[in-house]
Amino acid sequence: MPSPASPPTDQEITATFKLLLIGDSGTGKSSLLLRFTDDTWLQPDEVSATIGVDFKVKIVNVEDKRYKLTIWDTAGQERFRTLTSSYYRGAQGVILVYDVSNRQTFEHLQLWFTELDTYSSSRDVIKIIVGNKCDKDTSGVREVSRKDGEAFARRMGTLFIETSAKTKTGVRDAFVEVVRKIAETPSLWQKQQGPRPGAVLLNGEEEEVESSGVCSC
Ligand SMILES: Nc1nc2c(ncn2[C@@H]2O[C@H](COP(=O)(O)OP(=O)(O)OP(=O)(O)O)[C@@H](O)[C@H]2O)c(=O)[nH]1
Repeated sequence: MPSPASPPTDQEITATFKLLLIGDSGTGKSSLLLRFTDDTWLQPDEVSATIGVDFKVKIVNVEDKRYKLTIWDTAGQERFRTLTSSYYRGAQGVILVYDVSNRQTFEHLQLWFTELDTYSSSRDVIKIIVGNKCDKDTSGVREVSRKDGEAFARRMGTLFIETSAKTKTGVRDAFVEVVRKIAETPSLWQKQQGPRPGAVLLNGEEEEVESSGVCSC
């Protein structure tokens, strides 16, 4: 009888990347994170605003390499945002989220870029602009066209994608594109890698949520 495959260990992980989700309250940051890590969608009445900072860990395979992602989700509401600089420290990728059915959240992206420039430890941090809730197209409530989103992203020199946490459209692609781009930019991460004390063994799933937590300190 063949012996069971031994579980992959942390050594097989090419790198660990820190990703952040930022954007106005209600744009769907937590919903995107939950969809990506747990393939789960909560009904609107089950969702509550993020207080402080939440994070999840996920292992993802991109182009035959295995990456560990710690994905941080902050509160979009100003009154819960007390941790700003520590939140940005050491991040290699940032996902800036707006809601395609709310023009103001798109216009506020400029402010989120300013905050990012102020607190980010690297100019080279990989950014993607995500127009979420594109499923609302069918209900005719879109306020930001894909063309406007793309044009803004081009101007800011970032990646761009439209997503729906509700229908899954584009969600995995949004995260994978950022990982791919970070992986192509070794100066962003190679110095920071190395074994961490107390690293946890992973089990054999190709992609698995390893842990999560909430930090409101
Ligand atoms: N139709 C639709 N609704 C969405 C989508 N993503 C999120 N929502 C809804 O938008 C609302 C806000 O979602 P959240 O994920 O809590 O938004 P957030 O950006 O994390 O909000 P804060 O924690 O306050 O910063 C909830 O009612 C979600 O159900 C989507 O892709 N499509």
